[in-house]
Amino acid sequence: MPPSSDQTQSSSSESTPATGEGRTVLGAGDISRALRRIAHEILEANKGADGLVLLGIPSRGVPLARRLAAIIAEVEGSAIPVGSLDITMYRDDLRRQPTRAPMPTEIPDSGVDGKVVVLVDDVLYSGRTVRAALDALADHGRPAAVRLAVLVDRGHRELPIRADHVGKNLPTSQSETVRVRLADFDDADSVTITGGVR
Ligand SMILES: O=P(O)(O)OC[C@H]1O[C@H](OP(=O)(O)OP(=O)(O)O)[C@H](O)[C@@H]1O
Ligand SMILES: O=c1cc[nH]c(=O)[nH]1
Repeated sequence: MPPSSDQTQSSSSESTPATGEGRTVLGAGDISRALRRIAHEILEANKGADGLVLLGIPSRGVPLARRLAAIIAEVEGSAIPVGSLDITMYRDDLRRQPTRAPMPTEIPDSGVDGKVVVLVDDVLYSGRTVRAALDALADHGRPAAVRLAVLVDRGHRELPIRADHVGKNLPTSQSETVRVRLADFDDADSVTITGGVR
């Protein structure tokens, strides 16, 4: 995948000190601005919205994909197809993990054949979720291209996978946990880091 372009720097205007729920590294405003930038990057890379399909990876990739689609629609003046792609049955650690219930896959009526599919997720870490998503996607057709947009890239890749669009590169230690909260699921939008010593 091509290299990511400009990304939010690690110091944030909304950063707050550590709390019982961890250190806040992105607040609601930061997330909103990052998504707006990513939406513009997607449009620029695709030279417009033609042929774009956004697929969020459950859980939190789905509302992020919808938010990106809404921004793109606002900028371009027309709706773009958005859906979800569950990866549960495509994970390479299915036998090692507790059973997880599959979540909905909703492929827009336009399908993915010949489209530029942008996979959207909240966190990119080992890359195994994205690998599974590529397998899941192949069961639905053959896109012209597949891109990856993530809100946070926390490093520690185990596979040769790189995001095209990154909200924030967040250097972490492996003992830390990055938690993305979105108002769609949680009380509000935030990204926090808990645990570990860096
Ligand atoms: O790059 P990876 O190592 O695969 O990690 C990233 C994935 O981990 C989290 O999902 P999780 O499996 O915790 O499920 P969730 O989306 O329901 O939180 C996150 O939402 C990403 O999808
Ligand atoms: O810290 C992590 C690692 C994987 N996925 C997350 O959402 N957070």
